[in-house]
Amino acid sequence: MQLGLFGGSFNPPHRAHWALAQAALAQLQLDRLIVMPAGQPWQKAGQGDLAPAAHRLAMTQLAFAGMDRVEVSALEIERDEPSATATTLARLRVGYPQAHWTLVIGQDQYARLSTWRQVDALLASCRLAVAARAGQSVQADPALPPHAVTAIEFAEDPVSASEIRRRLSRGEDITPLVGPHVAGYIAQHHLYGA
Ligand SMILES: Nc1ncnc2c1ncn2[C@@H]1O[C@H](COP(=O)(O)OP(=O)(O)OP(=O)(O)O)[C@@H](O)[C@H]1O
Ligand SMILES: O=C(O)c1ccc[n+]([C@@H]2O[C@H](COP(=O)([O-])O)[C@@H](O)[C@H]2O)c1
Repeated sequence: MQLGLFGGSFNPPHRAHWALAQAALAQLQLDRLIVMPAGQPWQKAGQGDLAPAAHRLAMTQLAFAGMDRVEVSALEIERDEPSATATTLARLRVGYPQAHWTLVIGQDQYARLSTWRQVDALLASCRLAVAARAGQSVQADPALPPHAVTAIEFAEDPVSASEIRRRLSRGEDITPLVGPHVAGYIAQHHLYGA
């Protein structure tokens, strides 16, 4: 079985997350893609505008609702600890001991992968699939040991969650960037100053 893991703060989830998941499913022969909202994204600690985990989980479920072969997991959100992908993958592997795993990430995270926790263990337990991100072509972090990597063909989209939060704080409509369901959720719960 081929399984994918796609993690993010999803603060909020947006159209590039959705497109990246679709591209990964189409190109990587995955039986299933597990979408994992980060419980405590430790590298973003102190950022200040991180919505509560329960809201990010709810928005992620709305964003990926109806996407075939996708499962949104609450595994990281249910643990009261800083989220580390190596630990998450080790826990997931217990449930799927025979599966081959692919970690799906954007170039901004690939460029700094050596800063992640237990990166050697992570690289030993999965292959990487990386999407270019607005102006950044797929290029390895030079500090990483040799590893298996596949480039995901992806129509670059400069959208980011931080830009969406900025727009919301200025009272702008973000529906085209997140879709009507997530936009409605943000408005209903007055997230990000909306
Ligand atoms: N526009 C994009 N193009 C390609 N990959 C993306 C894009 N936006 C996010 N990703 C990837 O999706 C994953 C989750 O991203 P995340 O939830 O941090 O969103 P973000 O838009 O990068 O957020 P922020 O702007 O708050 O840093 C990461 O691997 C990131 O590289
Ligand atoms: O494992 C780590 O140490 C680690 C460090 C930084 C980011 N990550 C993961 O990378 C994914 C994207 O993170 P972010 O901060 O760009 O939203 C998300 O699943 C994070 O948990 C993981």
